[in-house]
Amino acid sequence: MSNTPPFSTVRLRDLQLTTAHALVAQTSGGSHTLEGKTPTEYLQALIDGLCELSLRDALTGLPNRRHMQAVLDSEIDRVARSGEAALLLLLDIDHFKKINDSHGHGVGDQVLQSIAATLHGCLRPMDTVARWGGEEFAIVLPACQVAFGRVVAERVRRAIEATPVHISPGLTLRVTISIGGAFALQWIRSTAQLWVERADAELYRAKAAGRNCVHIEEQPDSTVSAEEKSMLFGTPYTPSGWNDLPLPPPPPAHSAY
Ligand SMILES: Nc1nc2c(ncn2[C@@H]2O[C@H](COP(=O)(O)OP(=O)(O)OP(=O)(O)O)[C@@H](O)[C@H]2O)c(=O)[nH]1
Repeated sequence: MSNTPPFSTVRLRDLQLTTAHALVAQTSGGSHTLEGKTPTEYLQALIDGLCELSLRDALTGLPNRRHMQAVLDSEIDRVARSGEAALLLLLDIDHFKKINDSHGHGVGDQVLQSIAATLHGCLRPMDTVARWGGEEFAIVLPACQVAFGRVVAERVRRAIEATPVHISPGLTLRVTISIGGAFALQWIRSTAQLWVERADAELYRAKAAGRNCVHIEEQPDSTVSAEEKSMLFGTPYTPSGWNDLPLPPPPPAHSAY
């Protein structure tokens, strides 16, 4: 019977630097030089590296779904507070199974990498593009005016359509994507999950409409009066401005005292 202790995962939050240092030294037979760093620096770099890895998709190098989930949570919060527009796009490669079936999984992987690079290249630095899973990608565009949502999504769709994927000297593939999009609801507390569901419903419509097209949800009327905004965020509302606190009543002109 083996004496090996049962496998247990390490919770990064509970990792003590001294314990981790001992483990690193033990694993390397005590000969590890720590690359000129102190044990604390070395382990901090190691932990940073692990955290970075846990947020990236290994195949495409893009942020992964876990990373995107955090972006969605913070963005929906920002939109609810600021009333600024933000667009979520969900993208799905059309007939991707056929590519895998006809050319093999390795070629399918190359297509995913090529699409990731094209997407990365056609967005602003403030936008986040992630591999959402399988043959799906997600893009969050903060500060994207409603009037420009469709234009941006169309630009992304056309960039993919116009970029041939060179697999080998004798094989070049052309791929298309379908895109569904939804804006975060302004001045309304909602959840990232509902936001994703709304974009996903539009993606479904794009597929049903024949693929290689864009469907963006009509903006629901979420017009909120200034007074309602002040009730939502607890900021006293005055007609002259957000931060003008109501003045106290003036003292009586001729006080009896
Ligand atoms: N090569 C490769 N294929 C993947 C990966 N993840 C998911 N897939 C494949 O993606 C394909 C998705 O197929 P479907 O869901 O039928 O979608 P589709 O063929 O793109 O059809 P539509 O979306 O309806 O246009 C399946 O064949 C999966 O095996 C991956 O990481 N690499």
